[in-house]
Amino acid sequence: MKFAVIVFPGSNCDMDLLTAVRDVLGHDAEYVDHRATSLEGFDAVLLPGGFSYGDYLRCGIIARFSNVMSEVVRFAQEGKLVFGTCNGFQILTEAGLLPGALRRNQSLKFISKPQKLIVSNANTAFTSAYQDQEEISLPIAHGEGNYYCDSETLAQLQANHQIVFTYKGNPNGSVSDIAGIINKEGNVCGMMPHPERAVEELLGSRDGLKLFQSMVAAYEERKLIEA
Ligand SMILES: NC(=O)CC[C@H](N)C(=O)O
Repeated sequence: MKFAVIVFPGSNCDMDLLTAVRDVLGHDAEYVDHRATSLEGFDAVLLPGGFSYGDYLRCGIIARFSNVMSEVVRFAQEGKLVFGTCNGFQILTEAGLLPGALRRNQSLKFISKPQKLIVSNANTAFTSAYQDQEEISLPIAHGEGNYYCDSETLAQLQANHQIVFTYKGNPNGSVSDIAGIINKEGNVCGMMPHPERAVEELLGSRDGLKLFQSMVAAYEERKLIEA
């Protein structure tokens, strides 16, 4: 399986993502520049955390207009796997690939700490290696992680089981403790916590590894079905 790690000006978790899927998980991965016009040959796309375009205007809003994002939208529409963490999640909501928006943390402060989460749906392409309702710990590091959506959208997210991770002890004011969601089709996922920073004991937690293992399992299952 070959992962694309998109690099925007100001990304700072691109290396963490590449290391997680290539060196720890043992799959192919390559950086793809934000000016790229093709995702040919890739099986999954990863959007990293960071401060794309210095977080000017609003986190993710400028990156959303990069050349490569038209390709990411097309890739997602083909049903292929797209995952965004932190700034990557913000870019996915700005691009309209995921519903809702990320606002300033309720405290108006940047928060960086290990955070307990609950896997609220383990029946997805991004969470199948977890147990349902499993408690995990992943680092968070954001200033705008306060997930917001209107009540109609929230009802849809709940009805379609699109809420995949929730906070245990809400750190930022997110609606319904939401830390991560998937789209209705189930192939695009975004979350504020950083699974790529929790893939080895040395990092303090290995709880993030199962997310990437789930993506590999989903990809292999799809390949089998298509064969
Ligand atoms: N670590 C990150 O990706 C941070 C995202 C964004 N710059 C924020 O502060 O909310």
